Amino acid sequence: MNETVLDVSDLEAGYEPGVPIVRGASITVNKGEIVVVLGPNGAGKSSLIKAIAGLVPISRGKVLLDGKDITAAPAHTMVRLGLAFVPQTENVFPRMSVEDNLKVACGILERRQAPARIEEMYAAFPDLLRQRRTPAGNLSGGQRQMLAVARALIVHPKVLVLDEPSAGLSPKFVSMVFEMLSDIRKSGVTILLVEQNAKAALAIGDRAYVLVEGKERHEGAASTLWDDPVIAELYLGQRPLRKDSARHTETGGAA
Ligand SMILES: Nc1ncnc2c1ncn2[C@@H]1O[C@H](COP(=O)(O)OP(=O)(O)OP(=O)(O)O)[C@@H](O)[C@H]1O
Repeated sequence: MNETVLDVSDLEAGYEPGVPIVRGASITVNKGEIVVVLGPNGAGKSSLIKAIAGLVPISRGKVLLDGKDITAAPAHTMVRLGLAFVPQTENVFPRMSVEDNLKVACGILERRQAPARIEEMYAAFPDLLRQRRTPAGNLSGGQRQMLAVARALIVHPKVLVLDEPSAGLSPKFVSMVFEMLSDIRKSGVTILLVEQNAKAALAIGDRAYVLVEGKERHEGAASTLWDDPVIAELYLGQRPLRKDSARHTETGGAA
């Protein structure tokens, strides 16, 4: 049986009281899976994972991590609870060296564990070893995301949550980031991912949800979802619309 790591049920969240952006969303992430959240622009994908990570106020629903209720726990406590969130931007300290970024990220580990854990990150991400003295702000976009992910992984989170890790990267670095996530998953890490780059995300994902107007509308195996013509046309923006489904664009808000 699948072991559920993250269980989000009927979540309502938003930035202002009475104006929900996430409207009753329910998703689960099982141990060892990559789960992708897709959907049109403005559907509330980032808001959903930020709410899960304690960064957007929650007005209803529950977030369970390994069965423990972490609903609306303050963001700074999430790492200790086992949830590591990698924001889309500003996810490293640009003036600090790569190594100092990793040292700071070891915060919740016992002090004596930190050096070995940093070496493990260097073994997993040799680019970071080569650049250990480089200020993070001087790294390429792809390497910066690598550092952000290494910082999140260093404390052995139960789930790694990423907000559009490929955003703003050139195609070469997009591939690098998705390969990296696939490798991380192979090492047993559970991943929840929001992505605009639907095709690449579905290629590495196990399951996916399509979020529309703050609520999941479709859920399925990542491969199946990509093969569903209506889903692809409406929400993934990858295939030309057929005439008989053009009416969907009026309500579907294709990306
Ligand atoms: N900090 C904020 N304060 C107020 N409203 C916000 C804030 N961030 C996002 N929103 C609003 O929430 C809605 C959903 O935004 P969100 O970024 O969650 O969607 P998304 O599905 O991730 O979109 P995209 O794919 O374009 O990034 C939008 O209407 C947006 O304007």
